[in-house]
Amino acid sequence: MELWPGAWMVVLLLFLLLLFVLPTLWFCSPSAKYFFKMAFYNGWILFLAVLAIPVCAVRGRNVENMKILRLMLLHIKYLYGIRVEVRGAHHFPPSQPYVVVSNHQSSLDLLGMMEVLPGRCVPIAKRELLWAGSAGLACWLAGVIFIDRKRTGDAISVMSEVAQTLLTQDVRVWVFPEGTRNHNGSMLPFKRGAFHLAVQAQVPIVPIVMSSYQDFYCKKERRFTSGLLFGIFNF
Ligand SMILES: CCCCC/C=C\C/C=C\CCCCCCCC(=O)SCCNC(=O)CCNC(=O)[C@H](O)C(C)(C)COP(=O)(O)OP(=O)(O)OC[C@H]1O[C@@H](n2cnc3c(N)ncnc32)[C@H](O)[C@@H]1OP(=O)(O)O
Ligand SMILES: CCCCCCCC/C=C\CCCCCCCC(=O)OC[C@@H](O)COP(=O)(O)O
Repeated sequence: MELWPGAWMVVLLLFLLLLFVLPTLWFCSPSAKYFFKMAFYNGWILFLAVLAIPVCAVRGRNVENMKILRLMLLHIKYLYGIRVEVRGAHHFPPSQPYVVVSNHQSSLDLLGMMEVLPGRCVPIAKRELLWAGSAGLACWLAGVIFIDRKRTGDAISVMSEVAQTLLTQDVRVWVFPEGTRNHNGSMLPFKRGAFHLAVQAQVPIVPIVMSSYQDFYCKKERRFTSGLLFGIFNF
């Protein structure tokens, strides 16, 4: 099929437009910068997941695959100029199952989480994440535990099963007890699953707090700058 000669002109014009418009928006509009950065963040994770899937698939669904995801995600903080400072990591019990509880501000939590994620540790995630394309499949292969928040009974059954296997399979579980993202500077009342889990399995709870992102990131204001500190405290 022959392409209409004028079509090349249109393509060229569009290309030039993008070449000038995108950098102009990037430098002049903080909101546009926010959207580009978030779009790249999600897109990059989806792309990395495509690379991770065949490597993880060799083992099948296995918590050891989380090491692969972690290694593949660690560089993202450099792309975004985010310095992650970890304090008190020595408080992690050395070699036993436990439940990590942590605050949940945004999907950027993934960066802090990957920085300190202990070996054989799997997060509990909302079921919808399973359908997030390649990222969902990569999470499944790495043993992420999915729960349906709308069906409390089902979620409790899943967590009770986890309590039973925590000790036998020597795994740690990472729970965001607020149950959803919360970026308003305070913490939401905790859901109780993480605590039932720890009591049922008779394992310690390890609390982790990621400091507020307000200095460099605010979804409401569409603001996402870089170079600012992002601390993690474990006490
Ligand atoms: C290289 C490429 C990589 C690509 C891959 C990308 C990513 C990298 C990989 C991994 C990272 C993944 C990161 C994922 C992060 C995802 C974060 C989230 O999805 S957060 C949302 C999901 N999490 C949660 O919801 C937290 C857990 N929730 C709970 O624990 C809840 O308690 C609940 C079990 C869901 C129930 O919630 P509900 O709203 O009903 O409220 P309550 O807590 O008040 O509970 C009601 C009632 O039930 C009792 N209860 C609760 N749990 C139990 C239990 N286990 N056993 C017995 N009873 C239980 C509770 O006590 C209440 O009763 P009562 O009022 O009588 O006390
Ligand atoms: C073909 C389908 C393509 C779907 C594209 C989906 C894009 C998703 C891309 C990358 C995923 C990045 C992984 C981020 C992991 C963090 C997940 C997260 O933060 O989930 C939110 C959840 O805690 C709470 O949800 P709500 O605040 O209740 O809502």
